[in-house]
Parts: sequence; structure tokens; C-alpha cells
Amino acid sequence: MGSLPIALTCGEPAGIGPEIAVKARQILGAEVPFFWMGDPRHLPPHTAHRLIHRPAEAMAVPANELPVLAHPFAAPATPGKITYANARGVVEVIARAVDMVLKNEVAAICTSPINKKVLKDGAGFGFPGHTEFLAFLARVEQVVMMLAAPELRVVPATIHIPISEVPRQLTAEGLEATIRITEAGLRRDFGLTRPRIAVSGLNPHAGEGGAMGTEDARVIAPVVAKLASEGMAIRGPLPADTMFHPRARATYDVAICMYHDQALIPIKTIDFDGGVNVTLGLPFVRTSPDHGTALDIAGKGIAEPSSLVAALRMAHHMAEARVRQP
Ligand SMILES: NC(=O)c1ccc[n+]([C@@H]2O[C@H](COP(=O)([O-])OP(=O)(O)OC[C@H]3O[C@@H](n4cnc5c(N)ncnc54)[C@H](O)[C@@H]3O)[C@@H](O)[C@H]2O)c1
Ligand SMILES: N[C@H](C(=O)O)[C@H](O)COP(=O)(O)O
Repeated sequence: MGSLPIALTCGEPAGIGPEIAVKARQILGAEVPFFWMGDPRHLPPHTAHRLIHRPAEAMAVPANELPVLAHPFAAPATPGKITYANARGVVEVIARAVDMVLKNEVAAICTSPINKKVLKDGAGFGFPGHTEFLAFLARVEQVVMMLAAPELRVVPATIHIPISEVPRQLTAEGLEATIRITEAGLRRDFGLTRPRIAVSGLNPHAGEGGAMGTEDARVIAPVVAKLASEGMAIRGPLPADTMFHPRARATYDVAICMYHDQALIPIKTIDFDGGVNVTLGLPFVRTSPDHGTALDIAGKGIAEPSSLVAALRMAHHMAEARVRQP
């Protein structure tokens, strides 16, 4: 896999994906070999690109050109304006990239942002997002969404569900599996021999001894105690509002949070441009930028490519490490 490129899926063609892919190539050059999978018509005008027919050909494309593995879409794309007819192509590209990585034709997958509702309405996409779709395609029971930046790693134990659903879907079994997958992923892919794990509470002040909710004592604490008794370096449930200042962040390697925004607000506040979404528990490496389609700025030339650059670099380093240490 060491000499294979990364497949970068196009994501929502009306979003900022195509333009940040071009910027990422300009920044990375030959440092991180990748190709863009999508409809060449969706690239910004005058993009210097080279059509390839097989992933391996990307390795020979000059650094100042974007290697493109074409995938036909139903319609052209207008930045900022959704074309529902293109939804199916977005899904097809993701599935095609998974097929390639499972056949070891590419080193890893990096996914450009999708618009979940557009895929649902336009293509009957039945998953909350990439994470669940990739687990389905890889036939994996449970995976973990981790957002990683140099100063912070976070994992939401529940992801794309309504807040009103969180207490019901936050189970001891699911939380335990999330923490085990996270701990294993940090050891395997991030070189941590004994990851330090901080687990947040669900309720204010981690339930205030039961005065502000019972999930902390009833669901979270027993999981932490069980994993600690097995020797895991784990603490919690902790009051979430004092977990993310610098001194607190220095005491752990990952924060396990109970729901989407409890995890994603701190990391996107601390390092929006450096954060990377990485899926743990898949049989292949997958990363993604930590932002979405940004339709409001698509096509204006002001989209920041840094998170995509960080995601491509992380995928490259993780894939290379897995070649060295399978
Ligand atoms: N990795 C992914 O696939 C991913 C991640 C997050 C959101 N989404 C999806 O994207 C769609 C829009 O989501 P949203 O509005 O909550 O979040 P968003 O990240 O698309 O946009 C939020 C705000 O941040 C700005 N922004 C985002 N990325 C930027 C960049 N690279 N440079 C400069 N500014 C940037 C946008 O202009 C917008 O004002 C939704 O359908 C959501 O589900 C996808
Ligand atoms: N929750 C993610 C974020 O805000 O960055 C995002 O929606 C991506 O989810 P998938 O990778 O599952 O599409």
C-alpha cells in the first residue's frame, strides 16, 4: 500500500469540495499522493488536471496537476446551488472508493463533505452520514467517529441523532464499545501505548450526585469502572464544562463525549482549520475534513483548505504506518 495514492471523493459538487481539492493539491504537491474522484465538469474552471484510468496512474501525474478519476454525474454543478439529480453520483463515488480500498488499489479514503439531507431526498440515502455508510459497506458492526487536532481529540458516543434521543440511545453497551474501539485505534494508529481517556458526563456537573440527572451514575460510571478495572487509563464521568481548558486537555489523549455537539463544539472552536474527522474501527483508513459543504461560500474562492490538507496528511501517515506495522 506504501506506493498507492489516496482516493479523495468529490462529496457534494455544489459545495466547497471541488475547490478545496484543487487548493489541497497545490499545497501538498507530491508530498501526499491522491486523486480526486468526481465529474471533471464540477471542478473550478481552468483547473489544471489530468484524467487517470487507474488509481496507480496518479503517482505519475505532475505535482502541479490534479489527478482525476472521472465518475459521470447526471448534471453540471453550480457552486452553492444544489442539483438533486447529482445526489446519486455522490453516493456512487463513496461506494466506488470503498471498493477500491478493500481491493488494496488505494492506500486510504478521504471524503469531501456531503450534504446528508440532499442525499436522503435526492438518492434515498438511508444513513445519517459517511460514518454509518462506510461501516455498512465494510460490513463492520460498530465504528467510531473521532475528531482529531494537534491539541485535542474528541469522540461523540452518539452522533447524528436528535438531542431528545440521546438519553435513550446512550447505552452502557454502546458506550463501552465506543471506548474500546477508540482506545484500540489510538494504540494502533496514533502510537499511544496506553491512551489516557477522559469521559464526560451527560448532565450538568456530571449529574451533581444525582440531583441533575441519573445517566452519569447509572450508565456512564459503571462503564468507566469496568474498563478501569481492566487496566485502561480512564476517568469519568467528568463535568464537561471543565474538560476543555488547556490544563485539563493536558491530562488526557482523548475525550469521550456523550453527544455530537458536546464533542464537536470544543474541537471546532479550538482548531476548526486543523481538525480532522477520522473513522476508527474500519478495515481501512478513512479521514475527512471537519467541516461541511459550506454552500454559502462555495465558488467564491475563499474556502479554507487546511482541514482537508490535514485530513489527507493524516490518511497518508496512518496508511504508511499500517504498511510498516500491519
Ligand atoms: N465531513 C462532512 O461530510 C460534513 C461535516 C460537517 C457537516 N456536513 C454537512 O454539510 C452541510 C452543511 O453543514 P453546516 O452548515 O452545519 O456546516 P459547514 O461546515 O458546511 O458550514 C458552517 C460555517 O462554516 C463555514 N465553513 C465551513 N467550512 C469552511 C472552510 N473550509 N473555509 C471557510 N469557511 C468554512 C461555512 O461557510 C459556514 O458559514 C450539512 O448537510 C452537514 O450535514 C458534512
Ligand atoms: N459530524 C461530522 C462533523 O460535523 O464534522 C460530520 O457530519 C461528518 O459526518 P460523516 O463523516 O459521518 O459524514
